[in-house]
Amino acid sequence: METAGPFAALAKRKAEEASGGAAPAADTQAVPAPTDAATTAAVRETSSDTTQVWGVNVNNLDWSYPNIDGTPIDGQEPLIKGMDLKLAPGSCCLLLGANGAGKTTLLKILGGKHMVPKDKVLIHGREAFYDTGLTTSGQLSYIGGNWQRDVAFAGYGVTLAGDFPARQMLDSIPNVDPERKARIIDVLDIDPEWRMHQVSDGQRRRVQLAYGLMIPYSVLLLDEITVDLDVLGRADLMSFLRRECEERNVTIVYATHIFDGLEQFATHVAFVAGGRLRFCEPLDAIDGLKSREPGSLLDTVQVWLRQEAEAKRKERESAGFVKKKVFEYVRNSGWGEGRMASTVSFGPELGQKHVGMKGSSNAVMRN
Ligand SMILES: Nc1ncnc2c1ncn2[C@@H]1O[C@H](COP(=O)(O)OP(=O)(O)OP(=O)(O)O)[C@@H](O)[C@H]1O
Repeated sequence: METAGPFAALAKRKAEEASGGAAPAADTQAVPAPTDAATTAAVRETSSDTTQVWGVNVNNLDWSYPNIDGTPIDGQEPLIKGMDLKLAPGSCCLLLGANGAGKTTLLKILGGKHMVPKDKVLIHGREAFYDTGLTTSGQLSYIGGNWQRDVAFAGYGVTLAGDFPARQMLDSIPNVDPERKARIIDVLDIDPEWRMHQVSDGQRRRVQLAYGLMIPYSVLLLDEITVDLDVLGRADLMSFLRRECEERNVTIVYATHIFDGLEQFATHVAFVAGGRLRFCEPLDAIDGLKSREPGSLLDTVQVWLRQEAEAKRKERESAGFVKKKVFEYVRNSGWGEGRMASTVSFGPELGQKHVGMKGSSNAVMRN
């Protein structure tokens, strides 16, 4: 068990408050270690009402990416470990953590894009993966990554482009409230006549966002969607989203590394490290953030990340673990995220030089 980390401070304060003891002085620069007890305490507080229908409800979830042939990897520790996350409708939660912490993976799980055991991930009480009506109705909306599509003979994940206007994309969504549509187009400052093969990255992002926001969802999952937006575009979008939480009781989970102006945006902060939820707390309960001063999020999260990195380094050192920088070139069998299909075949039988390799053209490096 780690001995230092961002969540223990919160847990300690809660424990002391609960026992009537004095709360420790606010000190965001000295963030102690995360512990399972800390995580559990944070969750227990928010989940005490069992009759509550949570906007987002993750119950003790363990999850891993499968092997390259789609099967579980023997003996591998789960990527997502003992995850409990409960957010009431109307919560606007920032999902924070280092690169590789598991934010995108968690968002995709919440978005029903990865299969999980039943009852482990519920959106408004409905199964995120099994209840496809959640996404087809638009009640659950996931916006993340670059806008891509799979094009036969061109490959997977081709940037969405084409000689058609943005209007055509937006008009293709059925049963849209015209007022909401006009408002979103206005907030995102979209010219409906933009040709989708001539737009800039930021303009394409705006159309992507408008597309994802058009149906009045009740849960919105956002994965670093403001990277390409200019400052004004980002600020307007953030106030639109905040109003969505306040006026329509929408639950938002937003993973980002860009913190400008988010102090006023969030109701909750969830911090993930190494696939574990270190805490999910109301922003107003976090020392260093409750002032909501501009820049406080960046300062505080930087401390958390440095302490996580340090704890990780110490853990590696104490385990005597030295990562070998040796790579072996392999080709996968065609399994790709969200699909089971072979692409173009490679292998000696086709005359390629990678003797002994068979399967698809989907080459990966493994160590
Ligand atoms: N398709 C995949 N197959 C196997 N492992 C994956 C896959 N996608 C991500 N991972 C691994 O899962 C871990 C978590 O990745 P994830 O993308 O969820 O992190 P993240 O917190 O979103 O990071 P970032 O801030 O860089 O976007 C990483 O160690 C990554 O290598």
